[in-house]
Amino acid sequence: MSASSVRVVARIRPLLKQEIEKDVIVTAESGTSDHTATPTVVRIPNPKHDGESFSFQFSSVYEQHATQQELFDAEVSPTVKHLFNGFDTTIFAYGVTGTGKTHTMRGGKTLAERGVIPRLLSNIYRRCKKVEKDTAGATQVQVSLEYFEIYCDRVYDLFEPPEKRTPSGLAIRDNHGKTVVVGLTEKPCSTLKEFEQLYDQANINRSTSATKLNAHSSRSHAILCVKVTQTTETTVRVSRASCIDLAGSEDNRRTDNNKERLVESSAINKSLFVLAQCVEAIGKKQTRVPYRESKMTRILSLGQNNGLTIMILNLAPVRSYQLDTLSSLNFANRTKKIEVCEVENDPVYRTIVKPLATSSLGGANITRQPLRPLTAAHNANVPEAEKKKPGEKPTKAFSVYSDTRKSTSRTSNLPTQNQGIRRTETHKRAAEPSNTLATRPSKAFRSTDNPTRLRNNEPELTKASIEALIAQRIEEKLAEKALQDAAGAAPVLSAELQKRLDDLEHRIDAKEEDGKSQGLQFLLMAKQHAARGEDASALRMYQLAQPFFPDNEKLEKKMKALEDRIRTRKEAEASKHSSAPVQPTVVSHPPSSSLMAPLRVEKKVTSSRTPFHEEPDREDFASAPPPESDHDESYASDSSFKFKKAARKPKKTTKKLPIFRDSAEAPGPSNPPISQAGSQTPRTTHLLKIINSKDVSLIKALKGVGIKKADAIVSCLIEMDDEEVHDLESLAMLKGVGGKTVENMRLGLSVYDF
Ligand SMILES: Nc1ncnc2c1ncn2[C@@H]1O[C@H](COP(=O)(O)OP(=O)(O)OP(=O)(O)O)[C@@H](O)[C@H]1O
Repeated sequence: MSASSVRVVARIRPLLKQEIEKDVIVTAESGTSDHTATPTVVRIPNPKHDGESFSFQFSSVYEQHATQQELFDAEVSPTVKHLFNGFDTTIFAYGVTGTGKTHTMRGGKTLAERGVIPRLLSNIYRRCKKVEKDTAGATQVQVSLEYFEIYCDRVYDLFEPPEKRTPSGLAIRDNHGKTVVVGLTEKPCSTLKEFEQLYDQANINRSTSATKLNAHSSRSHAILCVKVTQTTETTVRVSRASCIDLAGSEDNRRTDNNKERLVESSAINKSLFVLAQCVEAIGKKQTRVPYRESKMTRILSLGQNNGLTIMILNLAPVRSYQLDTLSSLNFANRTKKIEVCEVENDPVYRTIVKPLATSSLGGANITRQPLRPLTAAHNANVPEAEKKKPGEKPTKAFSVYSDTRKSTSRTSNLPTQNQGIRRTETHKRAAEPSNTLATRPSKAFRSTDNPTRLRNNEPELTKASIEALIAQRIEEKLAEKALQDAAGAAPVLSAELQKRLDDLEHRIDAKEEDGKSQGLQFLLMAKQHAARGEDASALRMYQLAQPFFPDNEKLEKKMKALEDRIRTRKEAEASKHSSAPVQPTVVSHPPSSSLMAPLRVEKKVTSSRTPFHEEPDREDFASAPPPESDHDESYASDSSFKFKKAARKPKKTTKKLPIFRDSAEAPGPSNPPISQAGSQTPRTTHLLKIINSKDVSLIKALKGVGIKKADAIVSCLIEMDDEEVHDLESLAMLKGVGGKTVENMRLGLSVYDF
């Protein structure tokens, strides 16, 4: 076993057609006085002071003209040997949307344009043949594939057509320290041709589903797992190469998103945020790394898995990406400090081999090593005395994966990365430095004596641009805050509480209590909200959990305590702000899905309890529900959602059904109000058809519906096991919709539309 950090390489993509005239601000440098040496430094101007620049040191930097082959030969090809020696490898592309992740991983159709994945497979098949030939057939090698995507924290098998998917996705589980996806299709695949067919088909599955949901493709993480099984007469050795095309981080600044949109996109990016948090936690040597908080981080298991990890940081060279590029660079800079334990997957003796029922990214028969933030390893600031002495042997395999600056050219005789992982001499990207400097990006004044350095492209900071930058910073902070809320990372939980939460999560994962697993999910969420002090949300989750645990006194007590606390707080607030009494309405019998907006349905109140309003806790949810007036209680009458009936007769005055009448169609015997079952107007039918299409682009085009609302609606529908919305009342009950929105949607439809 040896240890290495994550190897991080940066790739700057070329300018796209529409960017030819744009201001190029990201450049690569050798990082040494020898300007001809292979670049290892990315330089970018400081957005606040354009005269200054930041530089970031990586293992390698690939410039705009770098080819797919160069990148593959230098970075990925050497790992194939490693894979056949029983080690797992993980290669992932990280970057903002549009920076070239898919191009790098998947690539184009021509030979030259093929990306890392097809090239890797091609190499693997070549090596299979070699191994079989070298052993005169005594070792047989089988290759099989699993391919899945994580969309909205759900795992979907890409070898399954979208229509066969369960909306809730596949479960993931911890199995003896490995993260496994349960129920994935494993496709044996013995030739490159077969691979191409399978891979292309699976990518269609991915994009088909993405088209349906629009804009989701760039938000799903695609993971291809190549399992290599080497079988001899007595042993079986399994190792895996995992290739991950991460979703692009949202580009909030460049899209002029408003704050609401920022909050929403922040929630969408939760997994990337959790990834950043994990990286941060590992870097800070925290005992708790929140990798369990998103499926992507669980599967990626940075710092948890055993194997070689390569991160390709994709960057766009132009100014319009500047802030995103900086944040990607900062993320990558932290990632390279993560230390990974290299554990060889031991061969298993054939007599005890059992067929694997699950997939694993961790490799067979290995256990996770404890987290080890990089300390005195190659990436850290090693005291002079500890640095390599002359004549000392090169560091062991993988310690070569350092991201440190060296003062000499990469072609020097110093021990190199490539030697460490037994790269051949012919690799284009050679030596990695072995001495270290601080790993923080260095802030330097932009050299003025370098005539090639984009002098003409440096715009002056105007008052307007400074203001824009400030606004961007505020938005960034807001997004950060929202992400923190969404990821629930802020509070420090006690070890005991954390353990209980983890236990609960385990029980859910393992589906130990089949029918109760949904209830347990609600309980878990309730506890998480409660731990963060979000009482209203915690109460709502407990209420959702209650039907699964009838007559559970402990649960009732918890709810009562929360109700009391919320009521007291509200009373205190009410008396502070006005003399008006608190309205006597109590929430009860929550909707069957937490995605439904809170309903104002009343409940019988025991004399000991003072009723209270349930209000959405704005801190708790990325998208705040609409105002109360948008949720008329009459909507609760819809039978397509499993609400319990209100104990009290609905107030006649609160019925607002006429708002759903088409203005062009006066109600009458031939055109009854749309609220009557089975008598929908063409307008309503058309509206519902659009909604049930789950096509974000169509829904977004409805009057009063932005991308945020459209996304929320589609997410709701997916969450509800693809249940259709049969009438306007049901539509109005979806989280974030409400009566007024429904009215707007309908009235915005022209007669020509249907
Ligand atoms: N190295 C490159 N050479 C040529 N074209 C490139 C390169 N990198 C990216 N591109 C082009 O840039 C565009 C965006 O690339 P790509 O779709 O791979 O980005 P992405 O990061 O995967 O985006 P998303 O996160 O939205 O999926 C594409 O048109 C792609 O062909």
